[in-house]
Amino acid sequence: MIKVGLLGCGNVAHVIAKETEGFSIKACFDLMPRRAEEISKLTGAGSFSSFEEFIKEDLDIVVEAASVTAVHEFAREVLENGKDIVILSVGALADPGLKNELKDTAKRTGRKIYIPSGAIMGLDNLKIGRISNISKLLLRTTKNPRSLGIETDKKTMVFSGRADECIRQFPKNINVAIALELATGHDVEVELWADPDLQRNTHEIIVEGDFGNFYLKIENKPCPDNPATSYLAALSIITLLRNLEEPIKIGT
Ligand SMILES: NC(=O)C1=CN([C@@H]2O[C@H](COP(=O)(O)OP(=O)(O)OC[C@H]3O[C@@H](n4cnc5c(N)ncnc54)[C@H](OP(=O)(O)O)[C@@H]3O)[C@@H](O)[C@H]2O)C=CC1
Ligand SMILES: O=C([O-])CC(=O)C(=O)O
Repeated sequence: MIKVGLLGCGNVAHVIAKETEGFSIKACFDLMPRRAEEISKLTGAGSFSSFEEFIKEDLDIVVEAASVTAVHEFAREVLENGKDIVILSVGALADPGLKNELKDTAKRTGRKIYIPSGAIMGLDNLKIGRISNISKLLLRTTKNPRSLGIETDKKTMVFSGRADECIRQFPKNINVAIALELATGHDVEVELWADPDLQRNTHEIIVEGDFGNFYLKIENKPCPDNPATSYLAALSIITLLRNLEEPIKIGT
């Protein structure tokens, strides 16, 4: 059975820890020891507040569900220590230097970097953007202002522009934009809206290209402990882990 390490023991990690059919959580690490201990109680995994100790454990794959900063700090070391990695805080890869460094390290060490679909759907077939022209790629994300850490009493556009600039300003809220860029190989135009009347994290994806047109709207239920994060993001990682050993691979 696949041996998993959890890097970051917050909201997503807690959802994963309750659904471990098909894999086994062996170690968990968080800067806050209490959070790692909670996961340890749920799963029997070893709990660590030192990354150096955590990464010495016998693990096949590390799931990063921590922060963009944590990817900068630890992702390369995960690969260097002979483990694959799932990166949920994919906004970190908006930095081309880090992206190339991780890609080179994975190639050299023979490890894999997995980017889950996270809080959106449709990422699989958008990879056709690498072989066929895409002329428009827009992500419109709308969240309750409390998810964005701002206050407003009316629907307000808080950002319009490039995905890499948006993730710099909202590192906990717009990772999906960078996942779209990595999948398609194209820049994403981002609109970020705050709407006090909205309780679900809503992502609209609008694509035009040689294949035709595509429009997707997803209305995600937020996780109970972190309204900025959609429950779907945690489900997406559980699905990825369960599918790793499946002989039939579904989706492009
Ligand atoms: N790609 C996608 O579609 C999505 C991506 N995300 C991203 O996934 C990540 C996890 O989300 P979620 O579980 O809700 O976040 P939480 O804030 O609930 O949990 C993250 C945990 O990781 C800890 N942490 C943060 N930085 C570090 C670090 N450098 N080293 C060790 N521990 C660290 C946090 O501690 P502390 O609180 O002290 O910082 C916290 O305990 C976030 O970055 C989020 O933005 C979320 C949803 C969708
Ligand atoms: O969970 C979501 O809806 C999206 C999110 O936070 C992100 O992309 O960072």
